[in-house]
Amino acid sequence: MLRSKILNRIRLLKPVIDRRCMSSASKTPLTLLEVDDKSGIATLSLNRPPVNSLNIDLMNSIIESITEIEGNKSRGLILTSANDRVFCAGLDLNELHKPNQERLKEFWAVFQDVWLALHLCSVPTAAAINGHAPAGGCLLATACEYRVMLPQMTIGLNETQFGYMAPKWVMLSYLSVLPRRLAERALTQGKLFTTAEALDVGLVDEIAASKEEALAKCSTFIDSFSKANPLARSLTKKQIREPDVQKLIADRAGDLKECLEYINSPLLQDGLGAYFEALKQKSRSKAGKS
Ligand SMILES: CCCC/C=C/CC(=O)SCCNC(=O)CCNC(=O)[C@H](O)C(C)(C)COP(=O)(O)OP(=O)(O)OC[C@H]1O[C@@H](n2cnc3c(N)ncnc32)[C@H](O)[C@@H]1OP(=O)(O)O
Repeated sequence: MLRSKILNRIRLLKPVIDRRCMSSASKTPLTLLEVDDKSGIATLSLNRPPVNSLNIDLMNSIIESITEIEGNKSRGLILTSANDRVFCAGLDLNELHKPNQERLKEFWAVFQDVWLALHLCSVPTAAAINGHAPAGGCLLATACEYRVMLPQMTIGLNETQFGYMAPKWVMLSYLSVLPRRLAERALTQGKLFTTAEALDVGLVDEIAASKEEALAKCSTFIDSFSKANPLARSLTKKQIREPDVQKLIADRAGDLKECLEYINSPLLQDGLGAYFEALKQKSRSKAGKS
């Protein structure tokens, strides 16, 4: 008993570098979790090269990290990227293009789970957006309570640009940070906002000149709750977010069915194939391989 208390105490005091869900190819950790021993704030870094695209393993690793942060009494969570150009490129297109049907079902369920875990995280959450954050990357950031972004990056739910309609609950994340009229226009245009535009419309809360500054600003936001009772704060957050969350929870199976039909439709698969090929071609040209 005493031993486990001491071990828990050591765990709380020492910075934790956690290595779970490894990338199967390289055996590198897909997320890095570090708890600052002085501030008690946990920093969760996405670490799936080249662009932190969300596959099943990365999303599971995020969920496990959130569960751990809630369990180890961290005072807050900062979500960021280990990559200095890309925060998160959104869903892994390899999971969506010509998918294995059983895997696609699991993938979509984990995608729902990661949004729920982040959206309902009991501690204060902030995103230090140190790179581009299109589509699912923007979704992760908007599920957090506060956003600080580096200059000359882009962020937005740009799904319509590559032929997708964002699911209803994904749209709700946008509606929680943008006025309805603006959200509707941005969603239908598939607009990617530059950092300056995102600040202007309120999609992000602050701009920082460097990652260190972004992390510091996120910490300041988390510190702003120091006088609030943590349980009362967390219950208040859950209460405010409840209606959005219920819209997904009440019909997870319906959302899954709708999205699978949509993803499997030949029109969407053709559009996605062309989009993905163009992306790969751009990458090859950049590397001088074409
Ligand atoms: C019901 C339907 C569901 C609707 C919901 C959809 C939500 C989504 O999130 S769908 C995913 C949408 N994401 C995107 O459209 C982002 C596409 N990527 C980019 O715009 C850029 O890659 C970037 C701005 C994020 C980064 O640019 P950068 O120049 O640094 O890197 P690249 O050379 O473009 O890419 C490097 C490498 O990564 C591959 N890649 C990029 N994005 C994805 C992705 N989302 N999934 C899988 N792979 C991706 C890209 O092909 C390059 O790989 P190769 O070098 O092997 O070709």
